Amino acid sequence: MTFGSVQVLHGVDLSIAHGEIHGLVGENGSGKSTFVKILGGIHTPDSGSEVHLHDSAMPLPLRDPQQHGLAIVHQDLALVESMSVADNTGISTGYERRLAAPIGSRREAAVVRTLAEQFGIDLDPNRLVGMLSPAERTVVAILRALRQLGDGDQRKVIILDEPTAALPRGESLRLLELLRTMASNGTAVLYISHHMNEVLSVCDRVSVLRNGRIVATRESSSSTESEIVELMLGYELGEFYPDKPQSSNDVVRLDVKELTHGTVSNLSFHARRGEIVGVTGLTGMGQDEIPYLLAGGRTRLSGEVTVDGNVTNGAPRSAKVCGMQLVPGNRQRDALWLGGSASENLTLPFLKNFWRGLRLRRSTEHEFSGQALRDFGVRPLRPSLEITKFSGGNQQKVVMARALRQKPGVLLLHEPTQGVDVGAKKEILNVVRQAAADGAAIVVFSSDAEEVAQLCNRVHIMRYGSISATLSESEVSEDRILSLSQHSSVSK
Ligand SMILES: Nc1ncnc2c1ncn2[C@@H]1O[C@H](COP(=O)(O)OP(=O)(O)OP(=O)(O)O)[C@@H](O)[C@H]1O
Repeated sequence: MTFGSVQVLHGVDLSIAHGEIHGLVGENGSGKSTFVKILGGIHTPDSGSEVHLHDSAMPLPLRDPQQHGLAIVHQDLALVESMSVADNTGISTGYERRLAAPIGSRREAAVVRTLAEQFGIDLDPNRLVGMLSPAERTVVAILRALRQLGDGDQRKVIILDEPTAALPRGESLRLLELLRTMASNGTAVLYISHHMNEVLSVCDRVSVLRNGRIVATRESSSSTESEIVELMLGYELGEFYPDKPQSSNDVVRLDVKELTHGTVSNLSFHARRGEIVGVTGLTGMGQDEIPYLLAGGRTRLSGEVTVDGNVTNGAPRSAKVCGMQLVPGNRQRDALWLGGSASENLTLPFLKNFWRGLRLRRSTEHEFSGQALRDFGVRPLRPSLEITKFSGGNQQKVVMARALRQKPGVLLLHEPTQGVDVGAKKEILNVVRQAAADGAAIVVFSSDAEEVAQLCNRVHIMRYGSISATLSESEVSEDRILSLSQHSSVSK
């Protein structure tokens, strides 16, 4: 597969048997999504390429893959924000047509509710997708794919491109179980993820992509995480989480008092200079709303938020004036200008530095962004390339680079490493630690219990909109976070 003069996939050969779960792993930008988009008919591969579905050669580009029993959950989910959950699944299946009610919204809602229950999640089919948390949105995309496959006897293939990037552990495990059930019924599954433990636990075989080439296909049962990571990166990663910095400073930089809105109720917490505070919990417990009530312009009903003693009203401008930066969980919707280049996305907050008289000095702007892309390991190192042409993980690095280059006093990170490969995740976590060491107060809102445990000095666990438990530095561990998320009561 070639874009312009750049060849992205080189003779990729991959086969998945019926009833097999096949993992596909690789660094950010190695070509995983491009491969999936060929199977979804979005890209036309170079001439000479062949795709066989259920033993039949398919004409390329592939048209209407779902007609051939192939459903895909793409990395960007491709949901319609302004429509309800049920309408999102309904439009992809053409609704269940009945003479009296050609658009069966009510019936669709009932089907979705049943599917969501099977998935173990309480999801209102009538809610607008735009109002859902990242985890809930992922579930909608998965439900839509399941709807597309239907329950007939047709042989099926399902492809999931990083479906668990925004899912908390509980939901991830349920999804993995669902995949196992589907495979045991004969469905072929292609599973893409940066979570090596999941890949090795659920997949029968794993193929590793490096720079657009399959470098190995291994049986999961006889492979280890570090072997797969080394094949992926081409080098040994070493110790993944470096030592946690100690937070000893008493100066409170972020102070949140009695914040109330939506699910969040009377919430108070603070973050000190040099401290990394984690806020986590099961889906829908309120932690996904907090960063937007603090800095994303979502109106609050009551409560006071101060940054270094200055009151902020939650509007992005007010937050910025106080030195508070938000890295949102939904990068494409909330953080990127999709019509612009990587450079334009990076330099928006710094533009005044690049003007000389009435002229914007593009060369200085590109020099600045080139350096930032280099520092954050963004690939390809092409500041002028449209942001949509960067892989998901590399887009995330651009968003992080822009926030950190502004040297925030308070940094709010919502699912900061979703979709980022293991090597890049290590780099990002190091940069976050460095920002804390330089004096920022950092709050990480994340569903990744391991990341929260390894990164944060103090962790709050949310339940029904309030903090139900707090773990101090000596108490923080992944197991405690997971068990408190499941079982903690509302009293501290
Ligand atoms: N439309 C496009 N035009 C030019 N280059 C593109 C386009 N789409 C993708 N690329 C490039 O193709 C390469 C592979 O991207 P792809 O999205 O397939 O990576 P990936 O393995 O899925 O990464 P990630 O794990 O970050 O999602 C990247 O270098 C990307 O910049």
